[in-house]
Amino acid sequence: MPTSYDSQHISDFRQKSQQFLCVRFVLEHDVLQKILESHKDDMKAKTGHVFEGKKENKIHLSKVYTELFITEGDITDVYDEHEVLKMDRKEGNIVLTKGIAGIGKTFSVHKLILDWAEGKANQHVDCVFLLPFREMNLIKDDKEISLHELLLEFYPDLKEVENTKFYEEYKLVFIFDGLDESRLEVDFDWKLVKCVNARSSVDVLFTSLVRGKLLPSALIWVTSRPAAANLIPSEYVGLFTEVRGFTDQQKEDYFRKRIIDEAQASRIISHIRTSRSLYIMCHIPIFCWITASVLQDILVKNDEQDIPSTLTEMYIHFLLIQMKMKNQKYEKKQERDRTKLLSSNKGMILKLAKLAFEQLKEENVMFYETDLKACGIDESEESTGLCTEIFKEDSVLHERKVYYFIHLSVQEFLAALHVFLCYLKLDMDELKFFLENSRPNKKELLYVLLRKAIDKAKESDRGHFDLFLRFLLGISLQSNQKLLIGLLNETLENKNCINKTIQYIKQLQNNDKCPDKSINHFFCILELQDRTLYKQIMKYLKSESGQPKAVSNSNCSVLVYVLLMSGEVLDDFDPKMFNNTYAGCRRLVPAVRCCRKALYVESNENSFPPKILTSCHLARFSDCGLTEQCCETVASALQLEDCPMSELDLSHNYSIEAGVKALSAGLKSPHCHLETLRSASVPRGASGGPGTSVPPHLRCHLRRGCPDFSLWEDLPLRSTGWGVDVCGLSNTWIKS
Ligand SMILES: Nc1ncnc2c1ncn2[C@@H]1O[C@H](COP(=O)(O)OP(=O)(O)OP(=O)(O)O)[C@@H](O)[C@H]1O
Repeated sequence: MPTSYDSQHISDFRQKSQQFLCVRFVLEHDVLQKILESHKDDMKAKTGHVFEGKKENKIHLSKVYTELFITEGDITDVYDEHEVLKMDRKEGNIVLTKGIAGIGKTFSVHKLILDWAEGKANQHVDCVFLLPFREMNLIKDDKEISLHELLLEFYPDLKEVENTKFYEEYKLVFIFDGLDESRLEVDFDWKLVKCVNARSSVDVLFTSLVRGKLLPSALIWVTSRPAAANLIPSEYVGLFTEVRGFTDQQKEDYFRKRIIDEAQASRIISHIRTSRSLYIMCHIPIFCWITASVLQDILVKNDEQDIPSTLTEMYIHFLLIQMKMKNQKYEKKQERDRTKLLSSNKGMILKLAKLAFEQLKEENVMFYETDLKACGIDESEESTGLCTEIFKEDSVLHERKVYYFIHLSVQEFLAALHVFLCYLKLDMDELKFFLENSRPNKKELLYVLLRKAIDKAKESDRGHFDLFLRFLLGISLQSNQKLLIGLLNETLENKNCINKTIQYIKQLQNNDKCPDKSINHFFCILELQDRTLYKQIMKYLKSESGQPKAVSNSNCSVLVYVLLMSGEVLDDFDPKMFNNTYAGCRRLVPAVRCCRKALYVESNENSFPPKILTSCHLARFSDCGLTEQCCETVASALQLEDCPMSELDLSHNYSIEAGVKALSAGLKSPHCHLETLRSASVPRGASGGPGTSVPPHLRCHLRRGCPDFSLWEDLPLRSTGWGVDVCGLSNTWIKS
């Protein structure tokens, strides 16, 4: 039995230790709050300013940031950047955002962090860490490091969080930007660490976080170009999103925001509207930035006849602007003559172009000093000459300097220039990469080279030659070669070769299996200044809705692309009017979301592309061979704010049985204004359409000649206030 002295002693001790813990807790809390405040300031400084092109061009993010169009998965839902962090993390749940080069992934990451740091959004989060892969690469491969130590490399002020409850009790967000740039070996079957102080390689720390084994309650956001996005197995991803760039309205907002002179902004916008490929390309923000720089320069000089209308022309002008700035800065010369500018910088451009191609072949976006030397560029040249204008130099972790072109598209442009120059010099060794064993004669060489480059780009699932190809085709045009005189000595008259190349692409385009390739081929044709396909697509879109149009499967993808990026809306959307095959209809499903844009469209007679119809009320998906995935796309369109769709026909699509759950989520949405839903699972004919078979239970119903109501009776529709109204070959559900 304890004595009274003992129990008094114990109770005093308890009281004191509780007081001590309390004091410690308060002190710890105060210390952590201070650290978090200073971390927020640090993050504001890191993300508040953007450097576009050069370090000197520092500008506040809010001055240029324009809203982006972000969707869930492959065009299935629209997401606001801030919603990314609303998700509650279940085991292994991360957000993975993909988007092509220059589409605005890093910008959206910075915007989200800035809004958080300024107290405007996501205030349930205590601390956000930005860990760009580009900078993580600078940590030596063989270095064993703990997560805490890794964070200290980026945020040294966090030293004092060690031995506190910071990692366990605070809501943390880790943003890993640019997975595609990672030189880490990301292997998800490899080792794991579970503790913030356990040392391991950086890739193991990353995979452990993604798998939810390390800091399971933290939120993880990873961004990547599409090609590298599948490095993360989908089972670890809770939410896929895609940055799709600017819609038409957002493009205009961008130029009006960035160009303060309103009259100049209007001139630039109206010029872009008149050029098809420029207008479409401007959904990519980096391209808007290059366009704004080039057109401002041209308009200041009043050289309107010089205004570029294709991607290649734009990049040639951009190169000229870079030369001019370099001359002004380092040589204090005001050289305006294009030919003289190019010829005086020829040596350097050629070396950079070689570097660009060598690294593109290896799929590298970052290079070290040794890579520069291998192309004859030495450091002194780099620090006093042209490279500083084209390269960014990074030495964040003070271990190694890395270089990269100000944007991948600039690298792709220079790489294409290199290949074209090799063709002019008949440097067959350099061209072997494309030509392999073929040995065409001189007359046929350019056509064979272009054809092989087209094939190479088509074969690459990762699409890393797509833009390069567009530049190579562009530079092959005589009109563009004229702009490059000074670098080139003469131009080539090659109409025949260009026509053959256009035919070759069109022929491939007819059989494209993948929507991305169809779209790239469409752009290639535009880059060669052939507008026939574009005109045809616009004709389909403008023609009367009740008329069948026989659009090929590939062109269905192009049509949806043009439609979505234009912000146009359809009144009565019937995919079968465009293409009567299941495969074609499926490619058209994403067009349902055009309804969303009814809100944004203002009627303007002169707008480009021309306005088509006013709003989408009726979507006819009867007998389109819809899959479960298509249902999800339709369902999420129904959840979009102010979706005006009032009638939806999904009858005769037996495979949507599997998508019924997804669909009901759309129908339950407070934004869904649907009044009539036509359903029933009777497919086209007994065969059920190409390459499909009718499920046994449906076959039985078909024989009896009546639809299978049981499938739809099970729908959780009744609970959402829907009831079957008409019984016939298709059920009609009416919102009660
Ligand atoms: N929302 C935006 N508002 C204004 N400008 C933008 C926006 N998003 C991107 N930009 C412009 O495009 C450029 C490239 O954007 P960003 O670096 O975010 O692209 P990214 O998708 O991360 O590309 P990459 O995959 O090549 O790293 C920016 O430097 C900026 O000029």
